[in-house]
Amino acid sequence: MTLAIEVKQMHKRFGALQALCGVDLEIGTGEFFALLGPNGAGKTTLINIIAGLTLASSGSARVMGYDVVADYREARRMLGVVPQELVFDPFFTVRETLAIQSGYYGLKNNGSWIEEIIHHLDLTDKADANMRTLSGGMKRRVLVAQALVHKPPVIVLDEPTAGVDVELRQALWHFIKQLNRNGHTIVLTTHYLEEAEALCTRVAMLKQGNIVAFDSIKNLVNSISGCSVRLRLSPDTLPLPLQPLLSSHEDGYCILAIGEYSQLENVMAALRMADVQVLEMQVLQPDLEEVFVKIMGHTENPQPVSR
Ligand SMILES: Nc1ncnc2c1ncn2[C@@H]1O[C@H](COP(=O)(O)OP(=O)(O)OP(=O)(O)O)[C@@H](O)[C@H]1O
Repeated sequence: MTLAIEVKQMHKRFGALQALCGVDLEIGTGEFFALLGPNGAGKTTLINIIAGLTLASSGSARVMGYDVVADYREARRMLGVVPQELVFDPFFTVRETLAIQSGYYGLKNNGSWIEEIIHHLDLTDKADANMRTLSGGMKRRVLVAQALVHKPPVIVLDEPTAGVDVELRQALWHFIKQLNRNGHTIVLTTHYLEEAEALCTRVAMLKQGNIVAFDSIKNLVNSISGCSVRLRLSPDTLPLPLQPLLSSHEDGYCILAIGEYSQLENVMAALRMADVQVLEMQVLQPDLEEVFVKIMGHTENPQPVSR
């Protein structure tokens, strides 16, 4: 089976800085995949190498089977990248910008697809406006549109929702989910982990140029055992038998690690026994954010995971 993206032993050095330290990555066609990591982990560097914008120090990358260096044109045609930074020619309108972008790929008569993208990204009212007159959020919509003009099978979005409003976020995800349902492979980098959790099936986490986690979100979340319960008590004193469960006590809330739901009954019984009243209670499920914090915190000297 052809992989959408295949990266092998990718190293990238910027002077003394090792930005990527032997990254291996395989993303199947049709996946909705998240590439996560803290600032400076190497996500954009990896994306730029895949897009043929940066040369790797060593290693190889393929998009839909095409090598990003040896088969540059084919690889580039298979890929649409929505970059993190807003860079535009301010003198063209939205529609002209998209027509010019189509021209780069040698596409003529691309008008109906351009109109469809404009419609889906809710750019109709701005289609004839000059790029320089658009707000930041609108410019981001055009960036997404530009990445899609040549209907690439693989779409990479580098923090597409950084600083955009809720409405655009929802419109964008609606459209991207539809593209994924139609068979496009989606690779997403984001710092909004709940967004990655809601949209993606598998995830790779990068830290200091190493992949430190690579699995389905389900498996990663399941690897964190048990849930917690957040309680506001009156009086604000945890009975002695419950002290071993206490994981934090801040701002008048106790957080207890309860492992399983069945433990809740014991917690309530102990509180009743001690005549402590529950003013508020919230059960906290482990989520991707918890996994992320745990993995990033536990890998001061990251060791690559095997895939
Ligand atoms: N052109 C460059 N020259 C020198 N160093 C660079 C260059 N591009 C990136 N770096 C460095 O490489 C490392 C990885 O940067 P990169 O932009 O890939 O991280 P990132 O994971 O995308 O971060 P963010 O979440 O902040 O976008 C950083 O330490 C960065 O400073």
